[in-house]
Order: sequence, then C-alpha cells, then structure tokens
Amino acid sequence: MTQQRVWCIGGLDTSGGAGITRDLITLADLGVHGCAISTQVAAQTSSALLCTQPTSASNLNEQWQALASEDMPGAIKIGAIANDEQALVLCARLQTLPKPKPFVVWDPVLTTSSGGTLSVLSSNSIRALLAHVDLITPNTDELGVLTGLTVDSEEVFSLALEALLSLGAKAIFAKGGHAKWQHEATDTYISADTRITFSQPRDLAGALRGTGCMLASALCAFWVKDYAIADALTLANAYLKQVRAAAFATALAASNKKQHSAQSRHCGSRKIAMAPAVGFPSVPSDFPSVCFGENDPVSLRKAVSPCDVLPRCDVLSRCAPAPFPALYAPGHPRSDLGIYPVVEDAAWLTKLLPTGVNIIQLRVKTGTKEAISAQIQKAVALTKHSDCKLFINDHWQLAIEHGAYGVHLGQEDLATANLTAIRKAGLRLGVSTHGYAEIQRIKRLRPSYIALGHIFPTTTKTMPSKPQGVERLGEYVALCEGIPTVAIGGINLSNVKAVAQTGVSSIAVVTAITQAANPFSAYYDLAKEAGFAN
Ligand SMILES: Cc1ncc(COP(=O)(O)OP(=O)(O)O)c(N)n1
Ligand SMILES: Cc1nc(C(=O)O)sc1CCOP(=O)(O)O
Ligand SMILES: [Mg+2]
Repeated sequence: MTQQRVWCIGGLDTSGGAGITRDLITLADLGVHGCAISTQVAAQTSSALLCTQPTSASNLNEQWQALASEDMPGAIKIGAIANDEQALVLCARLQTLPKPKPFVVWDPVLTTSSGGTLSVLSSNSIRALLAHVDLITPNTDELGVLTGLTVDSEEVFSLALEALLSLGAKAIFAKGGHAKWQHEATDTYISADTRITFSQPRDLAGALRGTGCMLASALCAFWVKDYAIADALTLANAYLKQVRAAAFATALAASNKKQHSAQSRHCGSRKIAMAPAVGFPSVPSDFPSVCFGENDPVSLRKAVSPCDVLPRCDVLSRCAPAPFPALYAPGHPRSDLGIYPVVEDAAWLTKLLPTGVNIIQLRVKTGTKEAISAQIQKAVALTKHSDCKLFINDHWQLAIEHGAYGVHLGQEDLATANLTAIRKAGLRLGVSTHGYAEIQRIKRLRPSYIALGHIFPTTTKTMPSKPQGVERLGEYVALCEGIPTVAIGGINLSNVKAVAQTGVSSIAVVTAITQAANPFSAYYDLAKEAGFAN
C-alpha cells in the first residue's frame, strides 16, 4: 500500500480552508491516504490568521520518525515551513530517504491568503531545500519573493523561472492565478529541458482559499496513482477547476438562500471557505488547454492574432481553425472504424483488402525516399477503388503528393509537419497521444481521429511511456468529446473485447495480424470478438 500514501508537511489551519487540513481533505477526495506532519498550529478563521505557534525542531523530527516507522509514502508534499531550524530538520530527513525515493513537492507557502506570515526562510535554507525537492509550485508572488524579482509581466516571469532554476530548482510548476497580465490563468511547468503550459479561462471563484494546497496535494495524489508528470499536472489543474466551480456554485446557493436580493448573487469578490468534494476529474470542459514549449506549433493562440486583442482567452475555441475532414462523410450509416491494421509494406494491402477492411495504415520505417514513395504510390493505387481508408504514417509530403486518404503523425512529428498544407490538401489527420496532457494538446486541432496508446505492453516498438490499461482508455475516450478514437498497443484476441467495451471507435493492431499464422482470419476473429461490423 506504500504507493497510495502521501505525507503532508505544513501548517495546521484550524479553519480547514488551507494547510495540512486542506491537504488531507483533497487526498481523501481523490482516494489517497494522507499522513500529516505539522510545522505549526495556526489559529485561523476563514478570513484571518489570528496567531500561529511553530512546532519545535525536535517535535518535527519525532513526527517524521513516527511516520517513517510505518509505510513510506509515494510522495511528500511540503507546505509552509515556519523557520530555518525546521528547514534544517527537513533537509536532513529528505537527504536520508530510503529508495525508491518519494516524489517531493514543495508548495512554498509564505503567507496566508489574508496576508499573515507563516514562513520566514533565509536564502541558504531555500537553496538547501531546493536541492531535495523534485518540484516547487510557487504562485507568481512567491516566485517574486524566492527570486527577489517583481513578477509583473511575462518577461519578468520567464526571468524569474530561470533564476529559480539556477538557484537549484529541478522543476517548477508556476501557478498563473495571480498573473493578472495573462488573459487566461496559465500554469507553467518548466525543467531543464521541458516547458509545458496549462491554460484555463479565468473564473469567478477567485477568493477560494487553499487552492495552492489543493493543487499540490492533488498533484501528489495523481503522482502516486502512477500518472506521468505532465498527466498528473493536467489532472491537478482540472481538479482545481472542478473544485473552484463547485465551491462557487455552493457559495452562490448559500448566498441566495440567505439574502434574496439580486445584489447578493454575485459572490466573486467574497471569501469562499468551503471546497466541496468533487472526486476524480472527468468533465472535459474542466481540463486545461495544454501547450508544449513556448512555440508549440499546435498552439492556436499564436496562429490567430485576434485572440491577442480580446480581453479573455476563452476565445481559443472561438478562434480555432476548421477541423480536419471527418473520416466518414456526413450521414454515413457507420460510426465505428473497425479493426485498423498497421502494416510495413504495400504487399500487406493485397493480402488484407479482400477482408473488406475499412481503414489501414502504411507504416514504412526503412528504405530510401524513392522506395518509400513507391510503396505509398502502390498503396494509394491499391485502395483507390475500394472503401478502405489509407493512412500514411510519418511521410506527410508523400501522402499529399500521392493523394492518400490521410496522414498519421506522432507528437514529435508535429514540430516539423506542415499542418496547413495537410489541411489544404484535404487529407485526414490522425495523431498519436499517450495520456491526458497529449490529448489536451491535440484536441484543439480537431484531428480526424486521436490515437490512444499504448494500452498494453507491446513488442513492436520501444515506448517511453507506461501502458495505459483499459480503465484509463475509457477515461480518454470520454475526454475526446466525440472526436473518433483509435486504441493501439499490445491489442490481440485475448483483450480486444475489453478494449472495444470502452467505446473506442477503432482498434489498431500490428503483430496481432502481421505475425498471425493466418492474417486473413486473424482480422475477422478480432473484428468479431470486438463486436465490430465486418
Ligand atoms: C493508429 C496509430 N496510433 C499510433 C501510432 C504511432 O505513431 P507515432 O507516434 O508516429 O509512432 P510511429 O508509428 O511512427 O513509430 C501509429 N502509427 N498508428
Ligand atoms: C506503432 C505503435 N504506436 C503505439 C503508440 O502507443 O503510439 S503502440 C505501437 C505498436 C503497436 O503494435 P502491436 O499492435 O504489435 O502492439
Ligand atoms: Mg510516426
């Protein structure tokens, strides 16, 4: 059970709105066991810090030892550290954590939302702590205090992130709620080699307390549930959006009940203390827009200039370019795509087209450009007078040149592919994804289908990510909001039924067909077991 446990180290907020009290509520809401180490007892109401009493260094040590005598956690969330003495104890303890080391997140709470001081740390303590944490989650005010900069513009924000990295931060998740210069609330994740942004339209629940605590503890919950960091961040961002919406609705209902005047209905400027339980994020509109890198070619914001002059950037959807062409013409009786064989040369088409296969992919990984071009030309000619939709993997220029039905691209291919040219040529576009962050990145493109992989271990290629499993596949299908979906990776006769039951539109296979003793009947067996027509 050690993987499903998070330790929360921070101040005990008597009101339950923030600190370790809020952390434990958040973890419970997400089905993770939270343990607590108190750095101080803060007598707090929902709007004021009355007084606070720091825990002694020896008591802090004893609390740690008590927890360490039982199960170690999968993640440790640190909030307000009262003073340098406490920082010293924590650094010593973090240094001697047994392996596998828990993921350590520091939410550097310095003041309460009402302005009371919770933490006074020297620059030496900050540096020492940074050496032991995997991720720091400052808001822009905290980023300013930690770096000595006045973070009031995008330029200074970027400088501050660089400054914090050079102080020793391994990775930063800088929250954008306080970044008033941004149209949207954009959280930025940055490490030595990665920059990912997570954007949401600004909402009315600005005065909800404890949002930083909730975000960092939700992140730890998703980490111990074994999500990759980009997915855990996407989920934590979506969780917060859900909580804010629910908190605002609850506060509004309470306010309406109390006072029936029209004026009291707007509670955007009031303090909201209660954050209702909302559970695992599942509502697609709660998920952020995700961009990889500052110049993500998939980012539509850069492509459409009117967004920049509009006051709020929930305009992303309004500015989105036309979707890529649909896989079926409107009114077509069929909605699923069936079994989707992915093959390495055009000769496979001759073998598989007689099955009546609906969609097929040519995935040629070796050979000269001339040889690949000849393969694509042959495949296009073979499918021209059939109902089979031919997708070309990787080679989008050749696919356009030879008039294929569509192109399949991976996440990295998007950096070099010319999406405008593909769209202009009228080709369909399928894109690979491997989790929440990539799906949220790709959805705004409105591709013809979104591939979801890899579902089970595969021997066909080395995957940098972990298998997703069918439970997550079901969540991803729902998140794709009607865009056709294709499951891929390790799918065969023994598991194809469970995959089909997630509602995925198509199931792509390599070895289940290409290494079958009889590929022709393997296709039929898979289609039958999945419950697809043909
Ligand atoms: C249907 C489908 N899904 C995913 C992939 C993988 O594409 P990509 O990420 O571009 O990796 P390679 O196939 O190029 O190795 C796919 N080909 N088809
Ligand atoms: C080509 C490919 N792409 C994947 C992804 O997840 O993006 S998994 C995969 C290999 C699929 O082969 P098999 O059906 O033999 O497991
Ligand atoms: Mg590819």
